[in-house]
Amino acid sequence: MDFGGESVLSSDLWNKAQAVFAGGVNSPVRAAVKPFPFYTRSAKGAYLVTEDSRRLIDFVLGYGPLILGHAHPKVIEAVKDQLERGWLYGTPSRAEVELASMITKHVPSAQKVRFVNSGTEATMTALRLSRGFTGRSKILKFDGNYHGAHDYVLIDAGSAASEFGVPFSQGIPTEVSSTVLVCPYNDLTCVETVLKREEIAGVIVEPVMGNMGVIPPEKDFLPGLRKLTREYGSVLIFDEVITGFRLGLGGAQSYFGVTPDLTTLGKIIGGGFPIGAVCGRKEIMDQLTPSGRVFNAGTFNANPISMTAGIATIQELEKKEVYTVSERAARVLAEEIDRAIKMDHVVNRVYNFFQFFLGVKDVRNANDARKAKRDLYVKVHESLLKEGVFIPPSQFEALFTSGAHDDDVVNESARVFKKVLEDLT
Ligand SMILES: Cc1ncc(COP(=O)(O)O)c(C=O)c1O
Ligand SMILES: N[C@H](C=O)CCC(=O)O
Repeated sequence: MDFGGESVLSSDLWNKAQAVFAGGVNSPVRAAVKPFPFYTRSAKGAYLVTEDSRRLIDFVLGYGPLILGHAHPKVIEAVKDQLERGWLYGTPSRAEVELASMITKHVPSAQKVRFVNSGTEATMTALRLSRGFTGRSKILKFDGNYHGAHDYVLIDAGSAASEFGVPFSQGIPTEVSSTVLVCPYNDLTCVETVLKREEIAGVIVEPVMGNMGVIPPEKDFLPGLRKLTREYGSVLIFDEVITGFRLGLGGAQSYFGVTPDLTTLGKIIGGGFPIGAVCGRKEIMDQLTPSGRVFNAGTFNANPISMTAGIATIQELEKKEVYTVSERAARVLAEEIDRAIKMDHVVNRVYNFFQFFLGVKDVRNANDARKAKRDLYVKVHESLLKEGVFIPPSQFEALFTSGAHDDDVVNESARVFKKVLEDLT
């Protein structure tokens, strides 16, 4: 099928896509939009425009990176300028030093940084570092936390892995999966039992769980993890791929006042271009090649386009207005949603991201999230979409706001949320 320069509908693209991609998509959550995914032609600010010429208010924002909104003029300007000067050198560039300096300035745990190209690569590298540094081989993670798509973390994984019923992916050797232990989120008793019993190299955690919906850490959870990992000699890794530069410039570690040994970043620090980073304590980071013997490398590591977009994004964030606007939008909408739902429910919000759960009163771990009425959530998603509002198609994702979610966007969305939720719940 050749579409030439002619206009094409989402349905045509979907038909073709099913023949050329497994399940029709390149990342599974996109196929959760029913009856078939809409295809996006363009995006600006808080809006997406589909190939069917519909304008949608976007609360997905590329699954989190676009905290400035789509196609922000400062990012466009910076990337255009970089493109004119070439986009891949195979040498270090000034931009990587500038972006790393911004990260070390703002993120408390970040003494040194290694750029990679995705959150997946970042967590893979951080876990390898924790094993190399401690000389131990086992990892502790939390049920429902999602750390990307590599072998060591597709065990009780949230996000699309849970949405599509594969929290334990096939294809992972038992030699690997037997080295990964899992505790419920917010359960320090389980953590202490495991740390006492096993030699754990690294404990990896989403400081706010954003991949089973949104689940905040209870007051003692992150300080407790810090204390226990120190006591038992394990490396504490905060996976801040979502929360990094979203909960403020210092991410969740500043927001909650707990400093891990290593941090993984992604999403926002690339301004919407592919990126990941591991940062943390000097003596651990220095184990990476070429200074140490824990290997990491990448043709596209610290590529100038992602670096430049990241710098432009953080420069905007440093002005603070984006945080004020995105927090207000999330707060007002979370309150509106809370008022509009008539059945048992809970809305979990942390600063500028949130999710609602229907048919349950409290969600503090992945098991609670699994009890929510997911079928009804999907119906709400579909009705909102018909009315011009795009929220994640899966209960196990989060709604994000940006600096482009101003009062007009919020008022229009609030009207739609109220209508749909009062009708369906
Ligand atoms: C907390 C967390 N860690 C890691 C990842 C993996 O990042 P990426 O999709 O860039 O590989 C994601 C999202 O995908 C995430 O939400
Ligand atoms: N929840 C995932 C990352 O945060 C969503 C991204 C994806 O799976 O495509």
